[in-house]
Amino acid sequence: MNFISGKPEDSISLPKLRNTLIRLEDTIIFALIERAQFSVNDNVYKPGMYKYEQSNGFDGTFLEYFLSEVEKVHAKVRRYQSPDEYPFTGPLPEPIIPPLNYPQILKHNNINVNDKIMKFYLEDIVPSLCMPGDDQNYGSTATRDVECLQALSQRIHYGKFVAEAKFLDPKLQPKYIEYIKNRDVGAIEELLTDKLVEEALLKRLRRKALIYGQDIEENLNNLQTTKQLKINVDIVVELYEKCVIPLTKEVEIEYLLARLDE
Ligand SMILES: C=C(O[C@@H]1C=C(C(=O)O)C=C[C@H]1O)C(=O)O
Repeated sequence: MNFISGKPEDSISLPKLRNTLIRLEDTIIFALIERAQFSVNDNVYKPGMYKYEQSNGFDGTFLEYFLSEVEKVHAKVRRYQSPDEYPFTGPLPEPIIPPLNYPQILKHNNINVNDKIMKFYLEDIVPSLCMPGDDQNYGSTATRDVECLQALSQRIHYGKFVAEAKFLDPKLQPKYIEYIKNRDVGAIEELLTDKLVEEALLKRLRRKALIYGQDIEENLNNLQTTKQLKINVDIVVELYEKCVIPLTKEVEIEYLLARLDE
């Protein structure tokens, strides 16, 4: 979302935020399709596999190495000053361009669930999304991984804005304040959950994955599409059911629990 050009009060409307989440579905599906063309490539995820890293005293995995290098350069162009961008690695260098003046929409917080996103991505997504084995495309694999992880992270941390918008609803605010003061996580979760929005999302996601995963015939008279999909549709839906929606809600709850702090 462009936080700078709009008025601050516009940036926090729930319909507008939901549109951003819908747009990010496309980003996530296309990133997964890109990753799915390569094998699992376990070597990318094994610590200490690479001479270059070892000679620099780095004993993490190839993905960790690549991600930390990418995040360093992105930090320099002030990516992580944007209120919807959260890094996986650190410490990171200061930006080399002056800071932007972002409107202060969110209450100050240090919520970052990227460790959980990484764990789910490596343990559940990659093994089910990609063909088993090793095709040696380690650079391409890590590049695609970083794109998937960044898109997921942005989507999930949008929960902060969604929570703020929900909290600002004058009809609901007294209830939120009561539940926050009582530290009643269950009641907060119930109040912020919108089952209809979640159901509509999962249906839309299935259709999108089905359509985006097809090759479209060039011949305009032949509207037939290929049967062989580039991505397993069930995996995309499961990713949202088991990871994206629950973690977004976790971010929302964490944010609200700290909403009344000084
Ligand atoms: C993000 C929202 O909050 C909750 C989480 C949702 C999600 O992660 O997609 C959907 C509906 C809500 O239960 C929302 O209301 O849009």
